[in-house]
Amino acid sequence: WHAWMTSCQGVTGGEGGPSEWYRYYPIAQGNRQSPINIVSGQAAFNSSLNPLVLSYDQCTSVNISNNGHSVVVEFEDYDDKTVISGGPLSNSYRLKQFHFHWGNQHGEGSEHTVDGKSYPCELHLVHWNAKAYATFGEAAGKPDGLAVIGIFLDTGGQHPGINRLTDALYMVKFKGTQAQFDNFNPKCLLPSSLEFWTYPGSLTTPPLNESVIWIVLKESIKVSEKQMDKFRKTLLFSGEEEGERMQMVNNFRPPQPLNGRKVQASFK
Ligand SMILES: NS(=O)(=O)c1cc(F)ccc1F
Ligand SMILES: [Zn+2]
Repeated sequence: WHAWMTSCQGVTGGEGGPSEWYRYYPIAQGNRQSPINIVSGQAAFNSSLNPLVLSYDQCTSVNISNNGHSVVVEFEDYDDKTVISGGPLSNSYRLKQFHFHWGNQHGEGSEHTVDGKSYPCELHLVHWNAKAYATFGEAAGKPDGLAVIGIFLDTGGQHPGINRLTDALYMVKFKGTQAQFDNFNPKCLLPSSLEFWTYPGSLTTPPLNESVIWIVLKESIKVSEKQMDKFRKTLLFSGEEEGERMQMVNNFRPPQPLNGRKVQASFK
């Protein structure tokens, strides 16, 4: 994340926002950028895709932080305690962190869209190919280096699993703050079905590396409007010392050109 990005980088089109990233990161106009609009009718069912397997039982979160662009929960990733495998992946990928993207009201917030529909929020579970590469940073520069699971959050009943997270947001209100946050297992944030779409893409924020195998779950999880409002009203783009307080909302990149990529579906 770079100082030149003003705190309103989350505002599409605003100075320093997604529409300007190409100036410093020409890859922003590359041919495998993310997110995308998923056209469900054009996704190709691939029966040879294996079921997605999340081995999150030894899961240990370590901290929660506000990096000025999202709220991030990090994990110990020095061994294969928390990995995913199967799906489109050729080996296991290790969980590094998860974070969210959301809007300031109901009709927007997710990065991926499905048949043009946006969700109020999208959760990203970020994993790296520790079988092939020595560090997350190295993997982030390789075409098969990262695997990110995207999960849509929609509004509905209260989600019991996310309460511990929304209750911790006050500790990381300001950019650059971090707090201890252990024993949170994101398995509680999964929908009942692990059916997914998958396609080759990129990081959705600078440096926008084209190193992500995207796995987007078809089924959303339901959280209450009150829980969504905790993200919108608690977190700030700005640091404690900054005069003006900018609410952290609309920290999503809009869909990017598909450029001939094929989206595969694990389901009919
Ligand atoms: N939104 S993302 O999952 O593509 C992402 C993950 C990272 F670890 C770093 C930057 C990113 F943009
Ligand atoms: Zn993300």
